[in-house]
Amino acid sequence: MNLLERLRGGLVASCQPVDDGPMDRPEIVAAMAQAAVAGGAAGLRIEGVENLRATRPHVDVPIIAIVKRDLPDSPVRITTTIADARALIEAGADIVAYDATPRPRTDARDDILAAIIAGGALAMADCATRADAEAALAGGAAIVGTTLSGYTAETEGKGDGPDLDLIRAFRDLGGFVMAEGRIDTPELAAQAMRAGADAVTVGSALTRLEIVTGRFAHAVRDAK
Ligand SMILES: CC(=O)N[C@H](C=O)[C@@H](O)[C@H](O)[C@H](O)COP(=O)(O)O
Repeated sequence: MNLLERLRGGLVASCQPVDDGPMDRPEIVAAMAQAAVAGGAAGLRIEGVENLRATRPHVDVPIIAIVKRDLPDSPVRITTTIADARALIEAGADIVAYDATPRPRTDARDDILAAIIAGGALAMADCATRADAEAALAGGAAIVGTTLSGYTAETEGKGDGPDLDLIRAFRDLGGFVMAEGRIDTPELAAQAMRAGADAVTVGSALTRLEIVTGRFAHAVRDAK
């Protein structure tokens, strides 16, 4: 079965610990990934070459990989260079995701997309708008994700939950639709599927223990 068919109808667990927190270590990321697969994840999203190298030998589900970098003069963070895309493919990424918004970053968006495809991986476009997805699909991206909706100047203030309208807008474009971003409960994941997603990626609600704990801690504190 090809990679997209393996992901279709499934959950992707994004194993990205809180930056510089106690769980931000390759062996812990690899353990989270194996636990997620044991729980039924059809795929994984992994950040960083070291974390990918630590995880790849232990799982055989498709891995969507990214490198995040803080740039001095751009808010774009996700796979901002051709070199990062190539390093991820070399470390075993099946799919490389990149920031598909038109915002400037180190290397041009379309050159990063072309490098992913030339390297033999599938490309996942992390989009904020329908226009981002259209441009990505025209350039050969296999997957369009709603990942960046709510995280750009144009889309900020999108609310708490997932961008179901953007999922619906992607449905007719012809690519594989990944719902991603602020999907914090199984019910929201189901809603994203019903809105037309081919698969759903969940991160913080599964693998950022500080965030999940904080939600419970607040609820308990404010209960009475
Ligand atoms: C906007 C951005 O940088 N998103 C990142 C992309 O990799 C991650 O920080 C998110 O955790 C991931 O997209 C999953 O989303 P959520 O954690 O909401 O389930």
